Amino acid sequence: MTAQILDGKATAAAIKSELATRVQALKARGIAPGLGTVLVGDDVASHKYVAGKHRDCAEIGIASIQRELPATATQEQIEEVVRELNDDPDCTGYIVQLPLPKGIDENRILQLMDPAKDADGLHPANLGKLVLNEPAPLPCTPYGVIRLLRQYGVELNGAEVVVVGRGVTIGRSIPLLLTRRSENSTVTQCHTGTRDLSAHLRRADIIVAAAGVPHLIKPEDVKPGAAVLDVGVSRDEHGKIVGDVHPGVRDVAAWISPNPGGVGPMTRAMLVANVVDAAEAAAGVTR
Ligand SMILES: Nc1nc(=O)c2c([nH]1)NC[C@@H]1CN(c3ccc(C(=O)N[C@@H](CCC(=O)O)C(=O)O)cc3)C=[N+]21
Repeated sequence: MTAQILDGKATAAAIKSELATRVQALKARGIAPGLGTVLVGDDVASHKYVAGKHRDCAEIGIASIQRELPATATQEQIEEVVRELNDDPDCTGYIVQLPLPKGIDENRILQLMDPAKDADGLHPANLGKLVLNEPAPLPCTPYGVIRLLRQYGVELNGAEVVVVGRGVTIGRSIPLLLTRRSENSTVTQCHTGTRDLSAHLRRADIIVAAAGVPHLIKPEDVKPGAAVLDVGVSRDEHGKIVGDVHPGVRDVAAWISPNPGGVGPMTRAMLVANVVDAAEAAAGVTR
């Protein structure tokens, strides 16, 4: 079997084209959504990701506000920029690109954000709402994974999903989405403390690999017919992306998300979706 590709690039393009129509409708009513980004330091990958987010904004017709600080920026300086964006009426949603340089208290920064402008869905109040089943902006990568699976008709209801990784942006938050009644999956969360990862992987209908360990998921650990989502981003010595999924998994799985071209573009599409959703909600648009 050769796996069908879960094409995140194409799916994201379709989502963005629908968002562009909704932005036109908002603009006709005098409402202009704007996405802010806060980027600290000179990490090459972070700069690339943020540039992609601004390209997406241009594509769907929303304004973008870029704030950059040097790697030497202090906690206070970053917090000042966050306060400015909270108060800026042109900025209807924003993100603070993670990770922040060593010594900066990320959680304190996230807590300072106006939760109504949290485009990443990572503010503690919004993560809390997710636990409480209240409407909230959804974390972009988990949301992107679910939209991608739905696009290709992968059954979530009753599925055995194994998530590998416990980072905040995906590992810890995706089980909250997958176990909602609307998804209704059964989730096992694995991490570096898991005793027998292979045993869990072999039972999975869906694997979400977000460990950041190159080629961690091997073909012999994948059940034939499973769906495998490659969320991990490592880089080889040439700076090329290496995912968490071994290329041989293509011969075993029924669906596989490429990396790049899979979950990355979906994450960005969900970010702009959160901004448009929030602008519509603020304007009282019902969908
Ligand atoms: N506050 C915050 N929010 C984030 O959403 C966030 C973050 N911090 N920190 C880092 C991670 C990583 N991330 C990616 C987004 C897009 C691609 C993406 O579009 N990748 C392209 C390839 C890009 C390339 O070639 O480097 C692809 O997969 O096709 C990748 C990774 C968002 N993150």
